Amino acid sequence: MAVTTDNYKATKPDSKMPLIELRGVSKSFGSNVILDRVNLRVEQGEALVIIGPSGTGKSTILRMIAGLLPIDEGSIYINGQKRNGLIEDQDDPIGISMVFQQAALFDSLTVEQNVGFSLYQHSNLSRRKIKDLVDEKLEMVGLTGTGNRFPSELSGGMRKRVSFARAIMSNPENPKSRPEIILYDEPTAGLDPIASTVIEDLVRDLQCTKRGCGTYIMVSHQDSTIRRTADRVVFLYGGKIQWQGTVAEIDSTDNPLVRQFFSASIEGPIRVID
Ligand SMILES: Nc1ncnc2c1ncn2[C@@H]1O[C@H](COP(=O)(O)OP(=O)(O)OP(=O)(O)O)[C@@H](O)[C@H]1O
Repeated sequence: MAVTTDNYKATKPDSKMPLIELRGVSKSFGSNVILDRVNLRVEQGEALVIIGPSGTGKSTILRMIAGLLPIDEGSIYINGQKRNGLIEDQDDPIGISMVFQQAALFDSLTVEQNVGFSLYQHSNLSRRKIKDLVDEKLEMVGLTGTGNRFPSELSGGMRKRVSFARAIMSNPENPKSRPEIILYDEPTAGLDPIASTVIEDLVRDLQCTKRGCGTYIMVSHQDSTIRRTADRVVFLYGGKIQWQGTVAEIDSTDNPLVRQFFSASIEGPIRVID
């Protein structure tokens, strides 16, 4: 990797380097300013949950970190390396996986073909080897024996778990493809409380197992998901990070935005959009 003047390691040799850093990131859609000079650091091993009212730009942040959406202003550093443009323009120094709100599976492919998709497309691994890797990932998400089924034959929670298995898939011959951070966009949206608990437990399990991924950023609206999966919570509103704290601090903070959000009240500083 070429070291340039944009390289964070070169400019801040003594500071602990975050895995992901947004510095002064802004994003507008037309005249609609969504993010206004947002700063955010995500440390190795952190479980960060971004919360805030609908339409405040939470998914936009994930898509920019994944390199799927260009930023207007500011910089994104991935493990100290500045990303220029989109992921297709430049390889990131670490693997980043994204789990989309809708599981985004190919309906015409089996579970095995979905989970192994990138390896079938982009690796020289044998079918046997890919199948073994798929089976290992399916076991990790509690879906052993489902490889031959189609997404339409699974429940919403199971489809979500298939998308988790796909997110943690990597090519053992290319260590850089192993995800070091997973971005989860509302992983429990639309699931019943019990299916949500299964997903929340799985998110934490994957963080703790060596074969999983130690760092994640999640967007969620679900109270239980926020409380059970966050080490740190950031509250986004009006284009800015307005508050951040631990799960315990959610209930002790005086921040009126956080209080209104968690009490689900229509009275307060958050503008209610009918
Ligand atoms: N590609 C796009 N083109 C135009 N507007 C967009 C685009 N993507 C997002 N937006 C707008 O940007 C705003 C932020 O969207 P985003 O999906 O990031 O919000 P969010 O906080 O994740 O919302 P929710 O909680 O409802 O999922 C919304 O007003 C949305 O309509």
